[in-house]
Amino acid sequence: MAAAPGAFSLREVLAAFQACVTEQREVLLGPYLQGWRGLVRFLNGLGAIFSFISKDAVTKIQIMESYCSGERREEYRTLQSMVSYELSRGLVDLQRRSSHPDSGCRTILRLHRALRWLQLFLEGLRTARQDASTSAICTDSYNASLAAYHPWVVRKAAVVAFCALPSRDAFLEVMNVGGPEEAVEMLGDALPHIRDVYGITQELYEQHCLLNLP
Ligand SMILES: CCCCCCCC/C=C\CCCCCCCC(=O)N[C@@H](COP(=O)(O)O)[C@H](O)/C=C/CCCCCCCCCCCCC
Repeated sequence: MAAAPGAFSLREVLAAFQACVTEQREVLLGPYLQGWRGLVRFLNGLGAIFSFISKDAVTKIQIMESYCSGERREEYRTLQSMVSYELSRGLVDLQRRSSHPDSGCRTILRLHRALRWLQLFLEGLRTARQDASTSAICTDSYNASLAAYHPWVVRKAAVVAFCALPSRDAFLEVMNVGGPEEAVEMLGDALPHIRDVYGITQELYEQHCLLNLP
């Protein structure tokens, strides 16, 4: 059954990430950003304490959406075409943020790092015991991924916000795919697609030495 308009649906997020990878193993930016939009909708439903996180995610999604709908939208159809276009035109700040502070390459890198957090978090959620603490799963996933790129103040604010997360079952319930068992099953279906998108991006960025963009 389709979710109510505006409501989060894991199914839709899954469909977006599933639609990202083409037969040629390219990553389509349209569905990628659509997946992130869906996740932000979910985050907004968790309360105002998460708004500093969703604002940052929205800023990055909007930067990318403006490229994807702008004059050079053909160059921003896939991650691969974006990387090759921006690098060949010198549109990426490689050493420090200066003339191209919001390149597509650096903006996607921030979302890409967050996708690793999401992968770890969903894996944790799927395999944890019923009475496990969502906040602990989220903190562990964050510490093993994004935290390394954030200053102290952001790390502290993030960990405080995680304490407001609902229990695992309540969390699975708001995914809007039925009961906790169905949500767990759907997470099992979703994860390979998220892993795939992450893996392709990681490899592309490694090849072009883009993993540490300022
Ligand atoms: C299937 C449903 C269950 C999972 C639903 C999860 C929903 C998560 C939605 C969005 C995730 C937020 C993505 C945040 C992107 C952060 C990008 C970033 O690292 N930005 C920092 C660096 O940017 P620049 O300064 O270099 O431009 C920026 O400093 C960050 C600021 C905000 C704090 C980011 C904390 C990230 C915590 C991620 C965990 C989200 C917790 C959600 C709890 C379910």
